[in-house]
Amino acid sequence: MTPLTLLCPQCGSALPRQALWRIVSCTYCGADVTHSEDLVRAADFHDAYLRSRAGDSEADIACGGQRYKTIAHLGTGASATLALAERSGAMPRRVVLKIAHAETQAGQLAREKAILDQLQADDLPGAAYFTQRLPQAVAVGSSAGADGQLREVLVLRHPTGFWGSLADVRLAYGRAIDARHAVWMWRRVLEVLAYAHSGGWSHGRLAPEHLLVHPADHGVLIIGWSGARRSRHDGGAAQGRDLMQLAWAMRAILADAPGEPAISRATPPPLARLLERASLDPAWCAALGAEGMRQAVGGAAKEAFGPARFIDFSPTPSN
Ligand SMILES: Nc1ncnc2c1ncn2[C@@H]1O[C@H](COP(=O)(O)OP(=O)(O)OP(=O)(O)O)[C@@H](O)[C@H]1O
Repeated sequence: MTPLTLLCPQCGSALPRQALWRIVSCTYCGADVTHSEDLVRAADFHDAYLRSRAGDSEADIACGGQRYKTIAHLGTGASATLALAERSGAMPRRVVLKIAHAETQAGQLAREKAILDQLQADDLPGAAYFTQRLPQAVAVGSSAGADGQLREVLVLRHPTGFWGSLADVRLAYGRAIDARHAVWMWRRVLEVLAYAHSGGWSHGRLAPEHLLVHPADHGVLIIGWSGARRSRHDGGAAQGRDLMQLAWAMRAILADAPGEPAISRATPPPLARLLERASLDPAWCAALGAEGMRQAVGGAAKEAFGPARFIDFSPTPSN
């Protein structure tokens, strides 16, 4: 063993051996010294901890051992209210809080988290890419609402850049959206669906309310997975129904009047024919599959508009 003498870096006098693992005061110059790089004074640690928790008093929701301050209302659905929130503490982080309505069945959000966790854990081809394009749950728990009543809360990672749902887009437009935009929206959803379907999943509720749009990236995020099922033995019927529901969602944003998904005359015939068949023939949808449908949409779009090109999309058109 090599003998080791610890010297005070300030005055050069010998230090006790304990300086290897704790803070000692040099008996000659009074400096506080330690050899360890991990040690923090208890008082400094305590002060830093208090600083990191300074935002807790403003936080209104507690879940999974963390506290969150709601920042903005994002939307209201059949079973919950959605809010943008920030985690309080030393490392703030934007999240989406899904807060169950009082009458929502207990455990619904816990089920949604379990499904999202399974989707994230699936190790299918393309998982590294597609798991980033599916909602990610952080925690589930319950927290007292403004009325003092306990509500189930699901914390989700905040997917940046998403403007709102396709239902919100249709409302903001006040008329049918340009079919060229419907094409990329339809194809984006089909890409993610092809991945989820390959794992045996079906979403079951592909309404415009469950499709969030990212205008800048031409992206679409599928939300509302609480009704999703994994079935491998029904010959793809559930997946075919997903494709049919999606076609109706596209009809809704291409309809001239809200709530009446009659295909607008402005929709080019190749797309209108595809929409018609996809929304009425579940067996054909199941046989084609999401990838086959994606190619069919691409083919119809090429016939209608020529080669694909990027066109800026604004969810709130000025005219
Ligand atoms: N990350 C988000 N960013 C912006 N808006 C969102 C986000 N998540 C949800 N919303 C809005 O909130 C609405 C309701 O969300 P969601 O469909 O998850 O709730 P729900 O219908 O109560 O739940 P579920 O579909 O599980 O029954 C959506 O239609 C959308 O307008």
